[in-house]
Amino acid sequence: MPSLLEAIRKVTTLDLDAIDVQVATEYAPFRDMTCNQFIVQSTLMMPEHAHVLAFAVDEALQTASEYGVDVTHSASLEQLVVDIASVNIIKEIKPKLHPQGLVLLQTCCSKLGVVDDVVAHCEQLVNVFTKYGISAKECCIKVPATVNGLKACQILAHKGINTLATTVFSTQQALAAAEAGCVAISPYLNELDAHFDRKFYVEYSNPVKQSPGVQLTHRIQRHYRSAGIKTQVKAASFIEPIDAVAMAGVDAITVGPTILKGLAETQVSEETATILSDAIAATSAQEAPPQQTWLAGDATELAAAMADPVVARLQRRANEVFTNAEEQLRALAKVAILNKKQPHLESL
Ligand SMILES: O=C(CO)[C@@H](O)[C@H](O)[C@H](O)[C@H](O)COP(=O)(O)O
Repeated sequence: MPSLLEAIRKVTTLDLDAIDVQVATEYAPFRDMTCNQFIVQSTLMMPEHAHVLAFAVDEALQTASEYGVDVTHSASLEQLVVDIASVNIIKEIKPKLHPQGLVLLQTCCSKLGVVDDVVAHCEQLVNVFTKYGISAKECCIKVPATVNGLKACQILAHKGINTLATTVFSTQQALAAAEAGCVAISPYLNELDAHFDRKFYVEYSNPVKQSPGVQLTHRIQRHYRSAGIKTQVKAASFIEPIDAVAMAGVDAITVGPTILKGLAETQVSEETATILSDAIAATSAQEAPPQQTWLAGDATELAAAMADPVVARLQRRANEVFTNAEEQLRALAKVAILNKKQPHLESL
């Protein structure tokens, strides 16, 4: 019997949801690498990356003007430090990916109130990538799939910047992302809180038949395939290996180290073989999407769809959680900046 990892790889592209060269090597091959602010933070805390924030502070102070960043505006400087540090840990992993693989980094939820602010930060991220040897073609910016986030993606697509619409909780967001020209989307199988509190995770005997997140992702995949939409589905937010099994047949899944280990160490059983074949059938059936535009006329159709109470709650919570994570990263940058300016205080 093959392992679950081998069985999934036959029908779905595997991406790495981690910035970890060792994991990338152990469970190779991967096409893309994804991350979010939590993954960046835990990677920066690893002893082998202890020097990265200090390096990023030096770089940010020397090159801020190239990005139009005012070094006297502390939040902007801290964010630039975070961006430079993120890119410099990510660039280590690029050679481990498929030659055409993308590296994906998430923009700030705190920018989502103003479309131009999202656009400006995504452009800053691409400029930082380019500065450290990763071209605009090789990177992709993850943008939360809010109304403003998707409007920003549309503008960025016209500027030749790759975007992935993340935290997708509805078909309308997925269709709007395709309209915006996103290269990919990440439907979230589980809500954000399930990653921190087990009581938010629901176990199903067959998620393909029972899980709303799994069924939503399958429906989006059917819509995309039936309508010939090029945007890729990159399913995310897995808590247990079974979540990945239920995604067999979607374009791609992004998987973190613990779930990769679980998938590699578990052989396909009678029960999981059923889930695998149900998932493949559910993703390959035809289901045309509604003939509708979502972003036209100031995206009023999308805004109305996202007012659905369940979608609105999941999206709001995702934005809160990622905003907190983003603030924690800037706080780390702030300490690194202070240490640089006042090294005599470092040992206190
Ligand atoms: O959205 C993507 C990929 O596009 C993922 O990186 C996504 O953020 C993650 O799968 C989930 O948020 C889970 O991340 P974590 O809690 O395991 O750090």
